[in-house]
Amino acid sequence: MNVSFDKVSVTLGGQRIVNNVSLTVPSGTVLGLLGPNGCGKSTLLRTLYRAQKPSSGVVRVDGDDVRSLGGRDVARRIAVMAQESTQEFPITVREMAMLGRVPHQRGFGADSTADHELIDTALREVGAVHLTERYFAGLSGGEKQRVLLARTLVQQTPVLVLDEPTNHLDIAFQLELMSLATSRGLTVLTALHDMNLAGEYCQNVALLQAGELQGFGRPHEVLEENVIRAGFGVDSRRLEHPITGRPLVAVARLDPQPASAAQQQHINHETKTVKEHA
Ligand SMILES: Nc1ncnc2c1ncn2[C@@H]1O[C@H](COP(=O)(O)OP(=O)(O)OP(=O)(O)O)[C@@H](O)[C@H]1O
Repeated sequence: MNVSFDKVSVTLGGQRIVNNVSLTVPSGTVLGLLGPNGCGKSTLLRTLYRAQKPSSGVVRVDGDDVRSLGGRDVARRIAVMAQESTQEFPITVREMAMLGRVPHQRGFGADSTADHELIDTALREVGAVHLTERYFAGLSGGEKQRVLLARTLVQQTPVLVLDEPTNHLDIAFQLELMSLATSRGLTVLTALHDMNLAGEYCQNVALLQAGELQGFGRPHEVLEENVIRAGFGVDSRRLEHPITGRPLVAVARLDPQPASAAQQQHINHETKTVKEHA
């Protein structure tokens, strides 16, 4: 199911937060949304799942304007793992995961055996089966992230929105989560801060800056040193990952002084060495 943003703008508190963004995420592909803090990534994603109304422009899922869809229809098409969960009700992990099944249940429909089997499978996949009977509110940040991912998976939607999904996660589970989320043939839109995760798992990346789209395309096309310098104010070198061959961005604080000839020679030597080992 493809997703498109057509000239989408959002104004909040008199400020233009998202400015005239147009892009398409083809069905079954993964889009990484990159950009500095406060550049509008979450706000743009929120327009997709109808948590934020665009001031102008249209967001479409499978060609339908999301504003024209009913709540249940949106929830059957789009599952969301948002940045913060302030769920403090005393509900267990199983109950939290079961919320993902609500869009598929009728009225006050009881949870079916099939629902429970889906939840058991998802909790096992995200490595949270041992937490099933614990209260959600008492989990660590990383444990909560795992359960929230399980909830989005059991929702069984063709579109997945992940807003900085790797927050709190240890390095192994960051990779595991990205693999779990991106290997199912779903259309995935994910806000990320880690350019290397984006390079590894996303077919396309979009770079936002102050609400405007500064770049959109394949990771190796967008993650250029000059683009990263303009977007984040950091210096970087683009390498090739020695194991996966995907683009690898090595960043350094922008040096106010241009590198001396000796430093530049050292940088060139290091870059060459890494490439030779690739
Ligand atoms: N209701 C609001 N009124 C005014 N400004 C808002 C409102 N909601 C968000 N903003 C501002 O909009 C800007 C974009 O916020 P958003 O959460 O979309 O950024 P982001 O790129 O996801 O940031 P981060 O990487 O820090 O999560 C921020 O400056 C934020 O303070």
